[in-house]
Amino acid sequence: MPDRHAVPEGPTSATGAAARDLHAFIAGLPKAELHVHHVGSASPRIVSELATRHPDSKVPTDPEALADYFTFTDFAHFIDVYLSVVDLIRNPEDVRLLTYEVARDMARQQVRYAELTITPYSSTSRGIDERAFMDAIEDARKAAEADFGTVLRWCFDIPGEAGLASAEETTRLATTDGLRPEGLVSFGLGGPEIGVPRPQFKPYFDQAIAAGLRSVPHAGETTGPETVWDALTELRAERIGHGTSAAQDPKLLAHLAEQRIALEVCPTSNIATRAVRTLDEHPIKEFVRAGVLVTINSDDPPMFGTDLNNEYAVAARLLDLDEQGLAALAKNAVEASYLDAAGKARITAEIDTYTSAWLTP
Ligand SMILES: Nc1ncnc2c1ncn2[C@@H]1O[C@H](CCC(=O)c2cccc(C(=O)O)c2)[C@@H](O)[C@H]1O
Ligand SMILES: [Zn+2]
Repeated sequence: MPDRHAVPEGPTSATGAAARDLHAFIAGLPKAELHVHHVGSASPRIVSELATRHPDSKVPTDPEALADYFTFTDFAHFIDVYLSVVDLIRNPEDVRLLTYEVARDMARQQVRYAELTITPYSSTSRGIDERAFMDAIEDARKAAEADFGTVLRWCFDIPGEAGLASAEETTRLATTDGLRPEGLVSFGLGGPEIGVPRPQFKPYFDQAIAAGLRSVPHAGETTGPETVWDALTELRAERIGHGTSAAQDPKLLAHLAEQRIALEVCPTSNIATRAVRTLDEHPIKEFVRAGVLVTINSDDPPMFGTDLNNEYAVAARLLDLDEQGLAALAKNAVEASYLDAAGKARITAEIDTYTSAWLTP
């Protein structure tokens, strides 16, 4: 499907036929995804439908024109475009449509389980009623599980650049009994890192953790390893969104490996936002070499011209993986997920059964 950042043939690529086989293997491989944004998952089909509903928006309705619109000069430009798509989500019906259709696109890629990062502040601050918002995502979650078999869970994230009022509001929405949605499992922090120090969010993470949520902030995407340390020590992160710059700090890598703190690696995203120059310079190899639990994710797939299957193909090329290696990556995501033990065992068994059947002559 995607071609803007499609995996290029590298020096370690197998022959064309073998590479095609690996793509077919990936397409059928049962997968879990831990780092993917709600609004950032809106495909051209979904964006076009929302833009047609709201014709005063500057977002193109033509799916072809969206490829250009989704080409970014830097991280700040990406956030501007991202917020213009946020502006298309204006009522609970838009929220439900987006959520259900994103699950449909996931199911087509054999995604069995996804933790979707939602920024509720962006919707409630634009006037969507908070209860109607929660009902819309929960209704879509249940319908998607029944109709597509994809299990969704939520991570509510603070949009860091929007300030402490947004942190306060996100924490309230995530921890208030009767409001907090059943599918909510974790608490995050997104947006730009430059000029948005992580420690200021400590009280909000403390409150969310006390309410039983897991801490999964973005860190080290656009700033250095000290931001990852801040996420660990101040926000008590249990997984790190991106963590790209951790590769610059061997002590940090050793700590992540020892504590089994997973990195949510999103290779194509890092190129699209210019956090990393080229795929060949991506530090994923250093993470694996250091023994860090690496998971593969798509972040904002249509905006970055990718999807989860393409990210697995990128990982296969960068790490020189065969089918067993890809299955191990898929199992890493299950292990690092906040699915219950029975759910983890079910998807892991499905990955094993699929892989042995594929490899049996
Ligand atoms: N790769 C990424 N890395 C980091 N974040 C990413 C990535 N992809 C998507 N996001 C999302 O972008 C949001 C940012 C939104 C934001 O900063 C903002 C600022 C001012 C006002 C408002 C508003 O809504 O009024 C919002 C984050 O919360 C996060 O969920
Ligand atoms: Zn992200």
